[in-house]
Amino acid sequence: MSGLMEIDKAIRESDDRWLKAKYNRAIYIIQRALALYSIEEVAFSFNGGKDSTVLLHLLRAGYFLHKGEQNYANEDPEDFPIRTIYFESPSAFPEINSFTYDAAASYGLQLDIIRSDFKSGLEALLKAKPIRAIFLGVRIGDPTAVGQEQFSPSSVGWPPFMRVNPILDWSYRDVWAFLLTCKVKYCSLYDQGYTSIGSVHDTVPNALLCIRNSSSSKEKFRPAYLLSDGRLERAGRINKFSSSVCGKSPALSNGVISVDLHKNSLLTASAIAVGDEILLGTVEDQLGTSLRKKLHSIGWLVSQATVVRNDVDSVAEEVERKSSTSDMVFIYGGIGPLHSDVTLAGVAKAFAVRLAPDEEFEEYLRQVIGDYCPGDRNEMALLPEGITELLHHENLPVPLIKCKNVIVLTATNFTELETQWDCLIELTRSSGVLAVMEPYVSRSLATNLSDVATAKPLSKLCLEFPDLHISCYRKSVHGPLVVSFKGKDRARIESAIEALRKKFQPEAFLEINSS
Ligand SMILES: Cc1cc2nc3c(=O)[nH]c(=O)nc-3n(C[C@H](O)[C@H](O)[C@H](O)COP(=O)(O)O)c2cc1C
Ligand SMILES: Nc1ncnc2c1ncn2[C@@H]1O[C@H](COP(=O)(O)OP(=O)(O)OP(=O)(O)O)[C@@H](O)[C@H]1O
Ligand SMILES: [Mg+2]
Repeated sequence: MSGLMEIDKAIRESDDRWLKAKYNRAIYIIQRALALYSIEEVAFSFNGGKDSTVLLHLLRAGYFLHKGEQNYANEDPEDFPIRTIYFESPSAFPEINSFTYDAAASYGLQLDIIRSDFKSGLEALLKAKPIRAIFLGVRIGDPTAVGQEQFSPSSVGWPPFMRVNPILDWSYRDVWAFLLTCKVKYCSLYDQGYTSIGSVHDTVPNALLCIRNSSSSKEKFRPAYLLSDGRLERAGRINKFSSSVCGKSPALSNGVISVDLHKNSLLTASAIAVGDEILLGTVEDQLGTSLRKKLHSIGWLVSQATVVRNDVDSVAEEVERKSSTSDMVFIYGGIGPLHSDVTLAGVAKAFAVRLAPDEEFEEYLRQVIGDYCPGDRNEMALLPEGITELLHHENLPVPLIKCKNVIVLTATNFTELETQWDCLIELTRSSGVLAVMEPYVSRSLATNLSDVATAKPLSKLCLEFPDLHISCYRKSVHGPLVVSFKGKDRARIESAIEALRKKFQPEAFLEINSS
């Protein structure tokens, strides 16, 4: 049997449903690319890394299947005519270099070695050869994947070609499941604890795979495939992309407000409830009231609270508006796997990014809801790409989601909100998610005077104390009128109350409660 067939056979015989689905999708992309471009017009960018090793074998299988469809006769079954390009750098690991050369020899790759940088190398290559599409082993989660699709034209400023990313949606787990199921060779560094490989200057073994051995001073590492959390794949990359469990990329610090106790500055929050049932009046928005009280208790001004429909565009429009006018937006409702759960899609749309699978989040969901999910991926683990930060707390079974200055609360009742809020406040102390501000002071007075008698003096009072919130309301038409004063400066509130009393009989206003 042809070596090219073995990959396809190994996957078809495996009982890994998820891997099969990923494989089929990748093969589909490869076959469509080969149908679109002639074999001289495509190239494979290979660097000996695990992702490009997966792609090598997928391309071999995909090419074999494509050739079968084309009914080519009398061709060497081991023939692999796709031009393969390797950008060799002096700072590459020798193990990577030798694996790349060995793989080229074993699989009959026509290797073009390019020793200049990516851009000028590609410019020269595209001048010399009729290449129009290049296969890459880029995966979502890689810093360079943001905004890319399976077929993405090269960026502005780069020579024009199509980037074809057949394994864009593969996770760390999928990569290792494939390499181990197909029993193919991979670079030896991955057996020494390296989980993602850059240059010798920025790559070390992944500390999470370290085997502590007190009897020997030499550190040993487990193989890369034993890293159970794909989220920590880049923990061995030093400078640029070093990532921790909490922060995924430097851009994620957007919208984080410092922990300092802001004395006099004003921070505003908006709350968005997502739910047709709230708009229809069938369900009460209990969370809204409680959330606003909580925000108020930490000195935030809630500038707006809205309810929107379970509709991507309605959510997106509201999030876009509120995130640009408030310091922080809280959104709740519409989270989950149901057709009406569109909140995250709306948040993604508001920031013009797509929803992408998040391995870290998926792992948490798996621990809570188990492995069961009807499709080949957990739709609930799709999060806005490149802008999502997961907020972890030991009391939360699943972390909270923060996208720029939008916090997505998954609470559905009062008790759950209490828990999530307490965690947010604790996180504030450790990592500054929300700023705790000088709290508001509030005092309320009641009077039996009529509205007509109080209206003018009260509106004058508001002009005299523009820094305070002075509000009036009645619990019933004939009951007393309540005047409430809110502000951050107790002395100012006292002056305002004194000024109010001076305008009427001293006993006309009685204090009812204060905080
Ligand atoms: C074949 C190929 C095509 C690339 N096309 C683009 C591109 O269109 N736009 C771009 O910004 N970078 C492009 N890059 C560069 C990569 O996005 C990225 O900068 C590089 O792989 C990062 O490698 P590093 O981690 O070693 O810096 C390309 C790289 C290769 C190998
Ligand atoms: N020096 C290079 N020469 C050719 N292609 C490259 C080079 N560097 C990156 N690429 C392309 O970019 C893809 C993504 O690189 P990336 O480093 O994320 O993955 P990898 O090297 O295959 O695996 P790992 O994540 O373990 O390092 C590669 O699969 C390859 O297609
Ligand atoms: Mg690499």
